[in-house]
Amino acid sequence: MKGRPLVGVIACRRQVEGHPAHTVTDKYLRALHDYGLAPVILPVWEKGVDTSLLERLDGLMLTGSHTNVEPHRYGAERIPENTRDDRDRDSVALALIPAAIERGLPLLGICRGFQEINVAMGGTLYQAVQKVPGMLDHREPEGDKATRYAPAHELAVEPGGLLARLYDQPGAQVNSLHQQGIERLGEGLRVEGRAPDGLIEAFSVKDAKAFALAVQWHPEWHPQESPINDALFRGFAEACARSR
Ligand SMILES: N[C@@H](CCC(=O)NCCCC(=O)O)C(=O)O
Repeated sequence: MKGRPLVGVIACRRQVEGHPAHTVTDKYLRALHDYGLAPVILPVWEKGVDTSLLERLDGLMLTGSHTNVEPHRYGAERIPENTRDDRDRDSVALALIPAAIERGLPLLGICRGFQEINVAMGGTLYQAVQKVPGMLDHREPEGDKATRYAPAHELAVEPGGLLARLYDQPGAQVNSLHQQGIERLGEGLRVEGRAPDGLIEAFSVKDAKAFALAVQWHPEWHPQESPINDALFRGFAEACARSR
């Protein structure tokens, strides 16, 4: 019996009780489990990553994080509002992304993971969307977790794309916990959804060999309670099962 498809989940580099650690918050892992997948945490070491490990996976998830892709990765100068880095995570993510796409490994990017894929494909980021004239403030609200991950704005689903095939409605309400956002979309990416201010909040990889979708919001927060997030995880899980 084969068991569940194995999905690599990139970690964040943290200090836990004074020790270097590789962490993933439970909601990402639980969402994968609840959709029939087996998560495997991928450490992020300064020495980088051997991308051949992707041959042993059936999918790859790039999680969110309060840290940001370092601005030099997309040719920008850091602004004062951009204060939290995770360069080990940057190194590993930016190595795994092109290798996963080339290999046709099902790929799901969430929030920071969405931004990482954009940068890996040559795109750029706003470091503080709220400072861009005409744009909304997309930052995490104050309050308990239910408040922070509550729906925050409408998402307009672009017709004719992967997200529209997964979720057959023109829009949805999504949460918003990010200060950064897409300034210039990377090469070979297709817009799949936008916020009311026009900010790109979902994209897919054009002509991808398998499922390759990334979103700015957090679908892993109680996905079964939101039709668009349920559809997204079902699609990813089905793609991982086919990838075996
Ligand atoms: N730091 C980036 C990305 C925001 C992000 O991933 N937030 C995650 C919050 C914690 C979690 O739910 O994992 C930005 O600010 O744009």
